[in-house]
Parts: sequence; structure tokens; C-alpha cells
Amino acid sequence: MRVIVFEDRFPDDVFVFSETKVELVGVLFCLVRTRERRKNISVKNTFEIIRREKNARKTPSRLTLVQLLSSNLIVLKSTPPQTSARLPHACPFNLTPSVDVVNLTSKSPFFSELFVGIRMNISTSVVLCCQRTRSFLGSSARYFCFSALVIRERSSSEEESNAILISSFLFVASSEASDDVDIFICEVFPTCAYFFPHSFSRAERSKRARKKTKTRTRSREMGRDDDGSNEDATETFFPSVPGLRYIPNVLDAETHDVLVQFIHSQLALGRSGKLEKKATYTPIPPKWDKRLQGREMLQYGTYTHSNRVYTDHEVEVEPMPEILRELVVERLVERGVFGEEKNEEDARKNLSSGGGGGGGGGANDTSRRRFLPDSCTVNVYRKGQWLPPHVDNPNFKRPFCTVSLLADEMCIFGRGIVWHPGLDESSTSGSGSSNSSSNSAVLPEESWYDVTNALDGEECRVVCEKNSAIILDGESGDVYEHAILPVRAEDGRISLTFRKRDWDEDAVNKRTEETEKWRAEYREKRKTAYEATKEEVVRVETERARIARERLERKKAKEARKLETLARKQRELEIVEERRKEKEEKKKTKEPKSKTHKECLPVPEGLLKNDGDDNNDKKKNDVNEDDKNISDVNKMPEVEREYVQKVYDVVAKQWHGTRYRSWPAIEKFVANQPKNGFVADIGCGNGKNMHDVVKGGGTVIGMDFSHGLIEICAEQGFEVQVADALMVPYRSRVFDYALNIAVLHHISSEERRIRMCEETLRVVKVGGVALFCAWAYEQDKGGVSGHDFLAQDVLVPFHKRPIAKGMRPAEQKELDDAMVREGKAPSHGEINQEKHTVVYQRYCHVYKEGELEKLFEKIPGCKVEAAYFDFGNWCVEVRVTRELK
Ligand SMILES: O=C(O)CCC(=O)C(=O)O
Ligand SMILES: [Fe+2]
Repeated sequence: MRVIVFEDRFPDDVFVFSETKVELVGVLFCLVRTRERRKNISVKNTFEIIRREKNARKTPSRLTLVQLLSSNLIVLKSTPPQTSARLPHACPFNLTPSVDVVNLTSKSPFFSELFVGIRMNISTSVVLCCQRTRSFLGSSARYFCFSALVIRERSSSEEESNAILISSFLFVASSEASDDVDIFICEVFPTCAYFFPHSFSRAERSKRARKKTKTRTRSREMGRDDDGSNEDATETFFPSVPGLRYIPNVLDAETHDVLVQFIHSQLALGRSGKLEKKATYTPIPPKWDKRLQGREMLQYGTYTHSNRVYTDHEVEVEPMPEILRELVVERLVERGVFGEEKNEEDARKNLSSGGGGGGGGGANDTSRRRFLPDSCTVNVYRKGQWLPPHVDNPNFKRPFCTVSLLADEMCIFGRGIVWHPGLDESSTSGSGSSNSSSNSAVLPEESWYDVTNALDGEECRVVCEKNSAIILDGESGDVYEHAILPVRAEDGRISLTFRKRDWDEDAVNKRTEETEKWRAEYREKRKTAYEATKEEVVRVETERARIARERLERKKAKEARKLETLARKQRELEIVEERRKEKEEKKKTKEPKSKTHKECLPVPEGLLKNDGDDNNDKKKNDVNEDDKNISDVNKMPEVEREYVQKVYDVVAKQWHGTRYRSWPAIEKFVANQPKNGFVADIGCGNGKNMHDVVKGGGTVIGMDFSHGLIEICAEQGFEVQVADALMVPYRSRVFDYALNIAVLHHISSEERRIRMCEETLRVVKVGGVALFCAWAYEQDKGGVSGHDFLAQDVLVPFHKRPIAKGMRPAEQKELDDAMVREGKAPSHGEINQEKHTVVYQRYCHVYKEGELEKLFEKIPGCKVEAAYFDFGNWCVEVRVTRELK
């Protein structure tokens, strides 16, 4: 069998199932917590949580394709059920999904919210893999893992494909909508590799938008006109830059999100060459990328190259998309930025004012705006990218208008801005030549640009807030330069510049003459200024090099001192160790040999009884909603939770330190199995047995109910999950063989032992084998653990050493007790002063010769093929002879 493991996302090209009618659009990973933690979680911090989970690489939030395909699949379909025959009946992994079809009219608000976007397209389906896992992070927090493949039927129409692509991203994370879930976090990794992090519920989004409008008081520019002369308090005019106008909040939050999604989908199409008019998309020019001057661009209506318009050979681009007209231009018309030419009078005025410039603060001259823009330039900035000072091309009418998305970033205006980000000689966008390193790497940020040299000595900075519009008319568009400072926001910034192409040659010529005059003057001015800057740059660079050199020398000296101290401490430790060994040797010679055996006492009366007593009745009432659906045999008894699961959680690190090799029988068993097998390790512990499978070329996924041990496996890069061996989260009959090592002796009743074995056998293919190993009662046969079991149900002590050197066991116990309160550690730990440890007891049922074989006689559909003793354990190899339910 061929298994491919994709890491966090799928490759860029479309992934085709063997049923070619279907293709993969995206993969969705999500994590749901039940309401137990509701108090701590708000929509606001959900993304913070998923980010933390992801960073900590907690296993439940991350499922790879192998895990996904070995899970139970539920198909949520927006299509009528009769088309279900078109779903993939086979996938490239030779795993046949067991598919249940659930219609999307499902009452659950959780599902309908989730698939709101998908429902819009009748041909899109979601394959949702619901892990049956119940995780055990402490006793209260629970996670449910869902993974989904978002697929669609292959569509012949490009238009429809695009619509699907966009709508597939419209997942909504909802907290309010559902009673069942606290948070629903999803990450969509579509095939175009776009990740949309800002999903909030509709209600939350409009709430945020309303709040933002109310509380916005921040001053947004220096030198702004605050004399109360603005009629509309939400708008700003700028006395130092005639013709410049700023309007905050022209878009609401929801529109903003839709636009961002639209632009990302267009970028995706542009990047993969799927836009019909290829010139619409411009990638970052590599020669500018190094100094962060470049940006990705989308251009509609008119093609420009480095602020140039090719009037003699028009380059074809896509027309302005309807969505921009509807969602943005109409808003701008409402705010009086643009307007339709109503009559000939308008049109004439328009032509006569086409030359622009010439002062006169055109903001109030409404006749100028009697036109609608026919072009839009989308600038997509990543963090650090910037736009150099320039005057917009005179082939466009004035005013033009830029709307900002994603972040609040700074635009500066000046007459001859001396500009330092990137290279010295940048003058207009695109005409910068390349030479040495960037000045912005040398100069402090506050001197990245300089407008004090501007002809009128004035400076004007405008924070272009998210959703705001900035309108350039009159001098602000023709005389003043504008530039965007390096973007600070992690997620970058998007700007949409709406302009109308001026077809009136006279008007364009007049405007060109005007703007060229200024541009030439600014170029001259900059040249002189850069000469002076160069000296300053050299001085700063020398100073920096000196500081760096000195810092390095200090660091080296510190490291040398540290090494010396370490060596001294090491010598001290060796001496202490030698003395300890001497003492031990002496002690050994005195003690009779039999005493070295560790006696394991029978389990105290009552501990094994789970049902019926008062305590348990109370517990039954407390059980989580989810437990109601779990049969009695599957409910974990207190003895297993307190004396097994929690013990492993609290001792996991120390446990891992000494158990790094599998037992000989396991190594041999794995070596005898088919190479390249797909293997499940049920109760994988710290992963020591999984190494054997990987070494032999197989693919293994593991699960264990101890979160502590699973974290250790995850750190080693294994595919693992926290799960209960009585409810294995994998689909039936998908594994070539399975391991179940040292799990059986922790299960406290025969009924549960049988169920546990059935679960392991269920996931193995018919004809495959599972290896079960459990502790033997007869340790005198050659057991190496040195235990002496006084009964078959015993408590086996584990001595936990304090985690830090010099820590007393009592201090360690205090640390553990803090976890006890969270339900993550057992409460029965006892301090052993003599051994300097905290002692925890593990519950074990140890097996007598033949007992395992008898157990499997009670399970139909399997056959014990071999039974043997190894390393103090009884082992059985069990073949699956027919399907187990
Ligand atoms: O990104 C911006 O805000 C300004 C864009 C701009 O000035 C231009 O495209 O000419
Ligand atoms: Fe511009």
C-alpha cells in the first residue's frame, strides 16, 4: 500500500480523487471544545487559542491526511441525496471510506452555520471526518476533532468554479449560534494555499463594526484641520495639502471581509495564470523585492506599469469587477466622491476641469466628480513593503480615490519627499534604480523619509485606517507627491485605487505638463539631499559595526565563563556520584538477596468496585453530556483513571527517560510483518514500539489515553492522538496489523478487556494480525522488572523523582497537587523521604499462563496463532479471521 503523508496543507495543484468527477477544494481542520470551558472562551480569543494550540503542537488540533482517512467519515451534502453516487468511492490510499450521507438541512445550527458558504453552491460537498476520540486533557476539558475535505464536483464552467472557490472560504466560526459548542475553529487550506484567519460570526462582526464607529476619536494626521470647519465630523480636510480629503469607515466590517476574500481569490487565480487577461495580475518584480519596494497588484480597467500608461499600445486587462462597483464605488458615490454624468452640461464641465492641478482645493468642486471610475488598481502589501513618493499618472482624471483594507497604515504627502526606505535614488514608483544596500536598514525609522526639505517645508502624514477612503483632487493629486511607509501590520495591507481614464488628449497634455514640471524639480532636490545622507549612512554603519563587534566579544567571554562553571559543577557531581555508589555497594553486601524484589500489594478492597456505591451515584449525575451516549462498559472506572491514566500523565517525562527500546518479542513480531505496512499502535505510550515500524519502512499512527505520553510522541514527530483504547478513533479494517502492548494489564474488568481487544481487532484488515502483550503473574519465569506480585490485581508503585535538582519531594508533591486540583494528576501520591521520591501506584491485572488465550476464545472472528512469554510478559498473536463489528 502506498501512503503519502501531507503535512499541514495540500499541494497547490488540484488533488483528484480516483472518481474524476470530484476534486478537492480545501481541507478544513477544526477543534471544538464542549461547553465545559465556556466561561473562559469568547469569540475574541478563539483565534488566540488555536494559534497557541498550533504553536504548542498539541495533537488534537492537527490531523494529517493519514489520520483523516482512517477516521469515520460523515458526508454533509448540500446536494440532494440522489447524487451521492458521485462521491468518491475510492481514494488514492486504497482505503475505502465508509460514508454516511447527512443532508445539510440538519437542524443543528452548528452545521448550518459552518456550511453556510458551501450551501450556496449546489455542487459542493463536505466530507467531515469526525474523530470518535474523547480526549483527556485533565478531567474536564474535552476536545472533539473534526477534519473535513471540502470537495466539489468538477465543473465545466470557469465562472462557477470561481464562485465555489470563494464561497468555500466563507466558513463562519460561531459561538452564539449553537448550544452544543463553545467555539468552532476552522482553518481552511484550499488548494490555492490561501489561509483566511478572520472568521467571526456575522453578529459579532457587525457588533464590532458598530463599536468601532462609535469610539473612533483618534486623531489621524499631523497638521489636520481641527478648527471645526468640517461640516461632516467624520471627514477630514487638510489645510497643508489642498484638495486632500479623508473619509473613515466608508465600508463596514462585513463588506471589508468579503472584499478581502474576493481579492485573495483573484490573486490565487492570477498567480496560477487562470485569469483570462493575464496582465491583470502583476507579481512582485524580483529586482524590487529585496528592498521591499514591490507589491503584488491586480489591475482592472487600465493597465499601468510603474505608474506609466501605454497610450500607444493598450495592454488588455479584465474590466472592473461588478463586486467592486457594487460594494465600493456605490459607497463612494454616496459620499460624493464620484457621481454619474447626468447631462451634457456635466460632461462639458468635466472636460473643462480635466486639466486638474492649479490649486483651488477642488474638494468642494462637485462638477469635478461627475464621473464614475472605470479602473481599479489593487496594491497588496506584505509586512515591510512600501510605495515610493510619486504623482499619479496624468492619464487619469482627478479626483482619484484609495480605499484601505486590512490595516491602518501611514501615507505621507509632500512636495519633494526625500525618501530612505529601499534605495537612495527612488523617485517615482518603478523608476528606482538598484545599487547598494537599503538605507532603511541603516537609518533609524523616524528618519526613513524627510519632508522638511519639501518646497514649502510642510509635512502631512495621514493614517489611512482600515475601511477608510482618501481622495486626491487639485494640488494634492497634481502637485504633491504621496508615498506609503513600510507596512507594519503582520497580515499586510490592501489598497484599492479607483480612477477614471481621461480620454481627452488636451486635458491629459495639460495635466502632464503640470505634473512633469514638479516631478523634475523634486528629482533635483532629492539628488542633493541623498549626497548628504550618504555620509551619514557611512557614519551610522561604522558605529553599528563597532557596537556589534563589542557585543560579540562580550558574548564570547560570557560563554567561556559559563562553560567553566559547568565543568566545575560536573566535577562536583561526579564526586557525589562516586560516594553514593560506594555507599550502595556497602549496603548491597549486607542485604539478603530476596529483599531486592519489589513486592506489589493486592489492590485494596473496594477499589475495583465501580458501580453501585454512593460515590459513583454522585459521579453519574456529574457526567458530561457526552458521556450519556457511552455504554457502561466503555465508561472508564475510577481505578483506571486515578491509578493508571493520571499516573502516566504525572510521570510521563521520567517514564520516557528509561523506556526507549521495545521488547525483543515486539521487534521480532514487527520484523515478521509485511514491509511498508499501515500500522496502528493502540496504547502507544511514549512511542518506543513505533520506532520499529518506521525503521521497517511502515507507516504507523498511535494513540494513548495519557496526554503526557502523547505529547512525548508528538515531540518525536509521530502521528498520534489522545484517545481511549475502548473507543479507538479509527475506521474498521484499515490497518495491515496492530500493536497493543502493555495495555491489557491496566484494564480492570474482563468485560472491558474483551471490549478493548475487540476494538483493536476491529481496525485490522481481515487476515491481518494484532500483537497483545501484558504483564505476567509468573515473574520467576524470567521477568526483568524484579516485581513480586502478591495477587493478580495489584498496585505497582512508581517512584517519581523531583523534576529539578535540589528540589525536595515535598516541593514536587506541591507541584503535582496543583495539577490534582485541575484533575490532571492522581491525588494519592505519597512522599518517600528515604528514596527522595513521590510514590504513585499503578493498577495492574497481571495474567497467568493461558489466561490471554482464554480471553480471546470469547471474541468471535479471531484466532490466537501464537502465545509465548517474553520479558516478563505473556504475548499472543491474534489473527482476524472475519469482519468484527
Ligand atoms: O496604496 C496606497 O494607498 C496608494 C496607492 C497609490 O498611490 C497608487 O497606486 O498610485
Ligand atoms: Fe498613487
